Amino acid sequence: MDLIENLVELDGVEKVFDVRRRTGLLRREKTQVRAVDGISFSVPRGEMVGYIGPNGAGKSTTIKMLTGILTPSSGRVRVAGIDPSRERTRLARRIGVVFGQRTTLWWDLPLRDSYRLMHRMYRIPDDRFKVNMARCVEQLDLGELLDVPVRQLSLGQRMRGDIAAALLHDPEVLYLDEPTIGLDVISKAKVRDFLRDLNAERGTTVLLTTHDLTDIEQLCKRVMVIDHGRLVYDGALAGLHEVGESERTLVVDLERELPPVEVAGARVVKVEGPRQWLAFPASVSAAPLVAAVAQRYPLVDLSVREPDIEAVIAKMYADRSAL
Ligand SMILES: Nc1ncnc2c1ncn2[C@@H]1O[C@H](COP(=O)(O)OP(=O)(O)OP(=O)(O)O)[C@@H](O)[C@H]1O
Repeated sequence: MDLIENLVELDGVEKVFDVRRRTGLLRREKTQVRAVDGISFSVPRGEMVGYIGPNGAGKSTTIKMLTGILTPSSGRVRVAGIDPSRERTRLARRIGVVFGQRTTLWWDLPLRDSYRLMHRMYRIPDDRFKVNMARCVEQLDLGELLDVPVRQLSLGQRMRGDIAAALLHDPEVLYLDEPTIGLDVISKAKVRDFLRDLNAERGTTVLLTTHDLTDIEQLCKRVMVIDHGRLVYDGALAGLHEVGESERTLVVDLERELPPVEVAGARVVKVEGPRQWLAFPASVSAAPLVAAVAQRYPLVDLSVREPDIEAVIAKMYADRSAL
């Protein structure tokens, strides 16, 4: 039994790319892009962590260093105790990778044949292969798809096929890069349920990159936010609201159309007939505000809306770039 507690460890990791930019008809200038700029974090065995950030933040570069595709410019990376860029093949047996935008399956082959090839490539023991295949086929609903060439599968079907392919060799760590991108609501729910069960039953450690914050809300207690190559947040999803200084909304239905409500601690952000939307800081209680509105206005109904996590993150980014 392996006793390594942190399955994924990064310490002061940087990745700098040399790029040549065209600056004139014949002139090119050499510049550097600091895609990852001194990142440190660790993920204990069995955790499911969200790794999010805006486009170009450095998420894919991080994942590529964790798989050994890219070598860090400086710093230290360890996955299951292995230095990924030095021992990429040995590491490949212990990790699974799913890139939502790319498939690891053979385009012209039926799913079943892709899985057979992986069985051989990873030298998966026959009994493990059988058990894992049966489990994936059942839980990811692949039964009817096994004999269909990959090119004929829908995006959602292909994604389920890819997730199965990444798990046939019992990886301890699974990296998922946009696993629900472009999927319909039902396929998304299937993928999320499967990942939740995988983590609960097998204790598979999962690092999840996504633009769909519902993925994070439903699957990850911990979330890391990367921006301009730096880790700007690492903690509970709920805590992001505080960092982003987000607002909640009190929606009030008045008896009739009235000018914007005036109460201390809130401001009207929208009016539609007798309905008004009042924004107030998420960190304060709604009760005094509700009392103040009820006392001074003819109130019919009200509700409080929680901040949209997407808006919180957008605000966080905006605040940072204003610094
Ligand atoms: N091979 C490369 N050569 C030069 N620059 C690169 C290379 N790969 C990535 N970059 C740059 O590094 C930065 C981080 O890119 P990365 O793909 O890691 O971001 P990301 O967070 O995954 O973005 P997205 O959400 O759009 O996939 C970007 O500025 C990108 O242009």
